Amino acid sequence: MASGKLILGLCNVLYLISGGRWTFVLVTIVLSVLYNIEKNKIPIQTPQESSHIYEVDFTSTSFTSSSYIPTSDTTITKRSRAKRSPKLIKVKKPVVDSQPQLTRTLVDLPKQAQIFVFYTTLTGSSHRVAKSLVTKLEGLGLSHAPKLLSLDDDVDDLEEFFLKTPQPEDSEVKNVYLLVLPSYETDSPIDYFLEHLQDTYQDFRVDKYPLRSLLGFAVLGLGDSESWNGEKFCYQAKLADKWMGKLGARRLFPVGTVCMKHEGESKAEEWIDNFTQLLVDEEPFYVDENDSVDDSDNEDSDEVTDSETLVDVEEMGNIIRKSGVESEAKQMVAKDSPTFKSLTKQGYTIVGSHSGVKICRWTKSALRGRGSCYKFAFYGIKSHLCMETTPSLACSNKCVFCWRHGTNPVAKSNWRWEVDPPEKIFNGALAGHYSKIKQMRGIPGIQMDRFQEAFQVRHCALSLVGEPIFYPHINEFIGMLHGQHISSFLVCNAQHPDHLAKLNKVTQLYLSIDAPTKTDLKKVDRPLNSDFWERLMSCLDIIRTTQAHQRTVFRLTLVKGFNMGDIESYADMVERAMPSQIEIKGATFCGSSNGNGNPLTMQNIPFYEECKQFVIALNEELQGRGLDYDIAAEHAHSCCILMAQRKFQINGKWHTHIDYPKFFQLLESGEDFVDTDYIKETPEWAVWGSDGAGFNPEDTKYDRKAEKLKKKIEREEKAKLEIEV
Ligand SMILES: Cc1cc2nc3c(=O)[nH]c(=O)nc-3n(C[C@H](O)[C@H](O)[C@H](O)COP(=O)(O)O)c2cc1C
Ligand code: SF4
Repeated sequence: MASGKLILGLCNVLYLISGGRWTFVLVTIVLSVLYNIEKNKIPIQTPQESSHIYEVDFTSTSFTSSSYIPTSDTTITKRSRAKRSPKLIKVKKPVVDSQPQLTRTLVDLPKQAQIFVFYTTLTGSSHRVAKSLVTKLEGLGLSHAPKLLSLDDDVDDLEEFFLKTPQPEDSEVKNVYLLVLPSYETDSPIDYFLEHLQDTYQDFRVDKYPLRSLLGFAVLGLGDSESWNGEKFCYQAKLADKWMGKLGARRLFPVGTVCMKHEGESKAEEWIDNFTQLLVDEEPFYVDENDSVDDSDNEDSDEVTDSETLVDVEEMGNIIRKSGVESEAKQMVAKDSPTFKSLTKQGYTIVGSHSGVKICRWTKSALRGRGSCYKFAFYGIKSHLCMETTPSLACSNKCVFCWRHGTNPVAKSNWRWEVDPPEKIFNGALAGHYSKIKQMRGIPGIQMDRFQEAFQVRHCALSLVGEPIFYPHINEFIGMLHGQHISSFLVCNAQHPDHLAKLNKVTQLYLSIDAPTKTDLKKVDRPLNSDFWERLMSCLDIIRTTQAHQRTVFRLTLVKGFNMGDIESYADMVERAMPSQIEIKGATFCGSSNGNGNPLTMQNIPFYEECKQFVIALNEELQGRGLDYDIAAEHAHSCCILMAQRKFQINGKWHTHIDYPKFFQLLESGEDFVDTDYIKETPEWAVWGSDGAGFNPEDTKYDRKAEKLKKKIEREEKAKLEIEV
């Protein structure tokens, strides 16, 4: 009787605490246990007696129940998180009652190894050491020549090497990875690489030990033990070594740590000599097929993959903020970092730790009365009133036409740096911009009235470098611009649909469309996200739906040999998103391919005539599909042409210019409004096919370059005729 009441009471308690979810199962278990106790079928164990819970190695891939013995050393730990969370049963590593049967494989390394030497560098020493390693390996007469690859420039998708691994044609051949890595306390591309290894390890969707297929790996770290001694010395090489091991790769050689300040390259050579000796050593080299998983430290052994413990990403952000971990994040561009030096050398003013501002050449040109950029012709923006800035110097692409390879901070989709408040960026950007304007007062030809006007910025081009939409407080920042009646042109790379969907009203919203197909986009943008195409497609849909109220623009940057074919696929994208306008611009040449990872040469820069032909073909394709677009304006000097929906043509006149006061009036009214609610007529000289080809006649008289431009157009007309003949 007493036990019957006890059973009922327990059932009630269980029902209440479980919310009914597991009631059926639990009640059944409790009932049967209590029943069996009553019947004395199961003895209740005292702590001294041995437990029937078995030790289980959750990481083992060769689990056989017979090889495990019971243990009494099992502890049950309650998790401290509030809410319902599963109990964690901590167990010791398995005690195996017999020696494991290891498969030992004799490997002829010189014949069977395909060696990849990966490196990343900011100031060049890792590249030098990696080259020297390759030279040494080449001298060994290996059957397969070693391959030298920069993780930043040659490896577009880390997953291809550090998740899938390349498949050699000969099945006897296996890959060996050698990594030459410097360490940087400041943010650098190595962080991104390490993050990838760690993410892969923690990604429950992929094989936990994907690098098991490698024959082996070794890491050589370069650092500076004088300034970064102790744990910080070569810490990123050590981390790479750790994560490679955890991903299942076999360590062929201990991680090398070389102080480049004191020991220099001779110590690196010593490591290289020792390592290469191993490859040609007469001693047989054994690979233990079963001994591939590095669980040398147990900091990750508390992994719980139960879905109840998974935390929503946003919630995670809150947890991190609350726990203060965010303050431990690195600065994106710290003052002592090579990226900071590189950017400031090129005229950027770094604002806070992740934003930048720069005076563009058109602002200088306009101050001297020598003409504004194409945005004056298309939208009425005076270049001397325009500030070019970005609140995020980091990006999730490595576009071929970007000059910053090697030093640019990168991240896939999560912001992993310290965050500056929007006021700091806003005030800092204006201060930086005005300071640069002031410095121009002595330049011959500066017009006094324009110089004075320039201290009242009216437009902000959020497009400098990096990805502005990535900044977590982008909406607040835009609000500050609008508060001062500064219009906002925001360019995003179509890789962050979540951020795009949440974006507030801007004056003009751009989506970079860098290629028409998945394969081409991969070649041109070299995106970090493997689902880059799906991201782009989502962005197109957002432009058509959630952000349809915005004045939207597709920006196409044409690069010969990369993205100038397949007009139909471009038209598919236009049809999917139906942007208000389409800007087509020939790429500009920004440096040689030497050193900065930019593979473009002058051969890839299209002539204006080629851009025109592209636009005419696209226009025909769109109109052929019944889409209401036409060619509206041009700016030959910038090699730029504007297409627009025909709703911007009123009484036969194009209205691609923006009525800025009207925009702010509508914004402040709080009412809903759309792209055509704040338009103005396009001036005659900017309209497609006009004599000026987008050059303001008022500026022409000051502009020596107008003559050059005229000649350029004449030359191209001549070239066109020759092509046609
Ligand atoms: C801003 C900065 C931060 C650095 N941080 C570290 C560090 O945390 N640990 C370390 O061992 N070396 C550090 N170093 C030293 C570099 O790792 C070392 O100079 C290395 O040789 C650079 O390689 P690289 O020329 O291939 O970029 C740092 C150097 C700089 C300039
Ligand atoms: S829109 Fe761009 S190119 Fe034109 S003035 Fe502004 S920053 Fe310079």
